[in-house]
Amino acid sequence: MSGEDQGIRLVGVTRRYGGVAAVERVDLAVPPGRRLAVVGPSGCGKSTLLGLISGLDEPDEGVIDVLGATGPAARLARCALMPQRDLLLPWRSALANAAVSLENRGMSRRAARAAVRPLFARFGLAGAEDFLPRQLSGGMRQRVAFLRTFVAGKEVLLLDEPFGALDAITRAEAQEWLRATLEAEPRTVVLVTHDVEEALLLGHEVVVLAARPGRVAARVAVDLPAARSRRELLATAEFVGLRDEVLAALEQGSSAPSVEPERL
Ligand SMILES: Nc1ncnc2c1ncn2[C@@H]1O[C@H](COP(=O)(O)OP(=O)(O)OP(=O)(O)O)[C@@H](O)[C@H]1O
Repeated sequence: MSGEDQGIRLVGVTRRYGGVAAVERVDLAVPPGRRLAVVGPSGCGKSTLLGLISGLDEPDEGVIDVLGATGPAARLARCALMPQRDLLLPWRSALANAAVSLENRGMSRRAARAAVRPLFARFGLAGAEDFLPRQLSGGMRQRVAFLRTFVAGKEVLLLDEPFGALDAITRAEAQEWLRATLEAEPRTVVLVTHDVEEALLLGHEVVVLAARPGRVAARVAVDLPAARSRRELLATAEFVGLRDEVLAALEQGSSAPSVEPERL
């Protein structure tokens, strides 16, 4: 169970905190360049899963393989994690914040900023290079945080509710933009979200977790028609059908038995 061509694989992954399972016997697979969205009620273990994949945490049972790496340090080397809060450094400009991950990779401060600067326009941030985080809108802050994650040069992006703090309109714009960015330059992505529409718009597959312990309650493949706009897409019969399917799985998640782990 290893190899560069395998993307991310979790087999029988259990993580307990003080004897209580946060996630239990979870099997997941994300092929290279594909996007998996994970939805589930609060406390079902979504952030725990990202910590485990990233190598910041280790499972009590099971195997995690990230592009052929199973050890925690090697997994960490392949993953860029964008946490729930943007964690921008308040004393650094937007440009300097976005450049942090390049500096962490050993690039000089000057070279890192020069490398990131041309990306500001593409990330909808032209003109905001010298702003401090407190001078940025919520949507802009998330773009800077995503840019910082994106330029880390890692194949795997782990996004923990990247747009959770945004209002509905800003959030819709951010989703559209992220989708276009990842279509143009694909990465292997695991996205955690509470928002079913976001999961369907951004994921090639949606996994629904049931709570206590976090287990896979449903897997939904996302195959949507090409639509001219987001509004049109949301109104298609295919989208409405998939949304119903995910919402039903979420509702049943706390009462119905979980899907038995599959052999991957
Ligand atoms: N470091 C820890 N020590 C003890 N318990 C923990 C720790 N991290 C998570 N847990 C517990 O594990 C469970 C899953 O937590 P986790 O944060 O992964 O859920 P989540 O689905 O991401 O929640 P939310 O949607 O609210 O962010 C919770 O019951 C939580 O209290």
